[in-house]
Amino acid sequence: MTQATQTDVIIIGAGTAGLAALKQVQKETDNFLLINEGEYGTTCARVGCMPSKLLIEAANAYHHRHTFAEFGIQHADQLTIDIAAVFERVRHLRDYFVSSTLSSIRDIEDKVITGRACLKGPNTISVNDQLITTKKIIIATGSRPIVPADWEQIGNKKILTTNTLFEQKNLKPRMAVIGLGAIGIEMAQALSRLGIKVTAFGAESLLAGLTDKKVSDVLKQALAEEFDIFTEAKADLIETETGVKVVSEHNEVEVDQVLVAVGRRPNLDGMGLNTLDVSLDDKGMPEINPNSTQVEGTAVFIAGDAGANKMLLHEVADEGRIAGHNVVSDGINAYCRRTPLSVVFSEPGAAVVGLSHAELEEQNIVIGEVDYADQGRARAAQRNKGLMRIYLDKESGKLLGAEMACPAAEHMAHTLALAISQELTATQVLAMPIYHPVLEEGMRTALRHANKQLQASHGFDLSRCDAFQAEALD
Ligand SMILES: Cc1cc2nc3c(=O)[nH]c(=O)nc-3n(C[C@H](O)[C@H](O)[C@H](O)COP(=O)(O)OP(=O)(O)OC[C@H]3O[C@@H](n4cnc5c(N)ncnc54)[C@H](O)[C@@H]3O)c2cc1C
Ligand SMILES: NC(=O)c1ccc[n+]([C@@H]2O[C@H](COP(=O)([O-])OP(=O)(O)OC[C@H]3O[C@@H](n4cnc5c(N)ncnc54)[C@H](O)[C@@H]3O)[C@@H](O)[C@H]2O)c1
Repeated sequence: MTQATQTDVIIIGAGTAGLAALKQVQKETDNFLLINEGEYGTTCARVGCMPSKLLIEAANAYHHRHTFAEFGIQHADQLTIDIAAVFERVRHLRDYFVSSTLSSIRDIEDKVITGRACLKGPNTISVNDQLITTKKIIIATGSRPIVPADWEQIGNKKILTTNTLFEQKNLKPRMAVIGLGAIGIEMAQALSRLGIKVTAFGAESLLAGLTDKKVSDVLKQALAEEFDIFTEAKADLIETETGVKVVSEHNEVEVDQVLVAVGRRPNLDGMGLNTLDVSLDDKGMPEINPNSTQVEGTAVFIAGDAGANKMLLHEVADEGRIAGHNVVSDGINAYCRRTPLSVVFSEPGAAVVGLSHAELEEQNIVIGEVDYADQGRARAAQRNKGLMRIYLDKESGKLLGAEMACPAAEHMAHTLALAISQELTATQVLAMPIYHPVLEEGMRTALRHANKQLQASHGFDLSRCDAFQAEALD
């Protein structure tokens, strides 16, 4: 171990959280170091949000040929897909997104260390046999896919995760997807739409992070039209000569490859958190203040997936900024977190905004809903599948939350997030113009349905003008 050097701030991890922190730190000091192990380019751009969305776009484009005949477009059955070319495009654009994340560290190469860092005490870290002391530390080391040890032994030709999926040159014809959270749902549908025979297993009854069973069931029904999907089916894997047998309590299937999407684990093992004078829970996690990202009472801040709060890009970036701001401030600042919002990019899309159904179960709410089966614009586009449920406070009529599995969920969830963050009532949201014919007309139906159930009357969307004034016409 070489002699300790001294710096003001060390950021461990050059992912989205670490780079967001870096931007804040750079505004105040040059006396920092950024340490990263392994590949640069962020999980989001390399193996996460971006390549997954690239695959989904290709899969959806090909899948929509099934709507062509009804539109009057002929010979859709003659279209074919070149999986190798699909993955080629995924990697090509992925590389472009990765390169754009590298620009932020290009100018600070003398402050970047490549290596695995770990804590050696409250203000000391070690990396590449070097000890560095520092005033403040940000741990932004991300997370990695969970793969049970006996599944891992089957080998990476048959067992894939999102770390390896996008590197495939081609895919085998039969694939199982294990886990029906965001990753499992997005990838199972995309792989199925690319022409792979997919069988998907989820241990729980609910899908895609939804907590409202009515909404989740509608999503399940829509997905079941495309591939085999088993819920309440905790799966185990047994290797066979030709592939892998997937076994759950009531189902069994043999496949060529398995995509494991059973969750992600924070990269905090071996990080040396036990050298801090704080208690750790049974998963080895310290208590992290979500508003400051500080490990209470220490000079250590944990941001992004590493903190296992919400593994969502906008939350991760916020945490990086909060941590970055705090390590260069005199005191510790606590910041409000944004209205919760999560979106799963399936068709129909799934979203939870504000408080979830599960969080509101005990509260005094009314629920307004709309079924998209008969919604005008959705029918025109052959996208008429889905359900939106909006939760209002029964007394005030304020929007508290919503869950949906419906067309354009990603957009409607944003509109509702704005309304919730502004503490608007359904009547106030209904005062905005809603064009015709648009998918938002469905959202309006759900809001009106909720309003009708309120104790106080909120019957009419239009506000009354003041007394008629002639100058208004001039
Ligand atoms: C397939 C997939 C799809 C996703 N899609 C979406 C989406 O559509 N929308 C959304 O909001 N979110 C999505 N996410 C989640 C989002 O990508 C992550 O929440 C986010 O990328 C995490 O960023 P981070 O900075 O915490 O970690 P990372 O970007 O993983 O950065 C951590 C860095 O720390 C390094 N590191 C680890 N240990 C050490 C160590 N000991 N010393 C030094 N360096 C270390 C790592 O190598 C890495 O470079 C998706 C995730 C996946 C996997
Ligand atoms: N669109 C998005 O925003 C997006 C997309 C992808 C990933 N992500 C983020 O990445 C994180 C990880 O996603 P994820 O889907 O891997 O994790 P997850 O924890 O959300 O879901 C994993 C699921 O696997 C199930 N499971 C565990 N063991 C099982 C078994 N043996 N058999 C069957 N099911 C089993 C669990 O019950 C759970 O429902 C999420 O927190 C999510 O926020 C977000």
